[in-house]
Amino acid sequence: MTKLSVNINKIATLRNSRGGDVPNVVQFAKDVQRYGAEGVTVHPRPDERHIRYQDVYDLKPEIYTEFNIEGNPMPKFIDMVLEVKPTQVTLVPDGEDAITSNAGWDTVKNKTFLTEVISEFKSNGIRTSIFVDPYLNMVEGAKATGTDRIELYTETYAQQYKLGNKKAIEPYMECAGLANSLQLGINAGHDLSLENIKFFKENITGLLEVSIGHALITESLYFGIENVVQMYLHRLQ
Ligand SMILES: CC(=O)[C@@H](O)[C@H](O)COP(=O)(O)O
Ligand SMILES: NCC(=O)COP(=O)(O)O
Repeated sequence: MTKLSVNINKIATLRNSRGGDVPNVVQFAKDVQRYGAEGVTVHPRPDERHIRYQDVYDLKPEIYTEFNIEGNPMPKFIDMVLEVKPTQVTLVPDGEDAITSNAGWDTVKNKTFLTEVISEFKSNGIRTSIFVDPYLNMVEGAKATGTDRIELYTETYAQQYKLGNKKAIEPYMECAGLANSLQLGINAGHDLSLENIKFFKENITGLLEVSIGHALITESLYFGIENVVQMYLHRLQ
């Protein structure tokens, strides 16, 4: 079964644009869970351009599905995650000025650092995931860090799918096969959408979770959030 985790960064973007508390991030998280989402994802960035650290604390008591916090494991981020203790932490190597996530970890070069960080989160009962490009050596490197899961970075798949190139799924299939053989859990995310999610799900064996935000929120402007959550759940069956 593949769980749908709704990334609510964009709700915070909309809220911050007017300086008030509308839309309310916590209420939105409660609503998407009620509509059937099996998790809520947030990515508090160092500049707090959308999700703020306070949002993470406010959300924690209201999330009864799975709470996934994504981010670059800088000291402030690590301290917050250890305090909040979400279901899962997803380590993403974003630069502070990145407009969005744009690369996975070099799990080989960063093995020592990632191993230490993974160990600290796991010893605090937090499931760990590492954001990786669909490269076999990066999956192998992730396994060596002791992480529970990887998150396959799906931007390239999404871009190529839009161009009609379905062969773009192949590296992801190969990485999934390797991850399954290594007993490494498989998550996926970035630019997944109603258009491309079904083909991805059908071809990735052992896909445990997809975290989707930008497209899902955009699609909800046209179809409504409750309908869109249900549309994703149907495609993920
Ligand atoms: C890691 C990833 O691909 C996304 O979860 C990322 O959180 C999107 O960040 P923005 O919402 O800031 O674009
Ligand atoms: N980890 C991916 C995520 O949480 C959402 O990415 P996107 O759907 O906003 O591109």
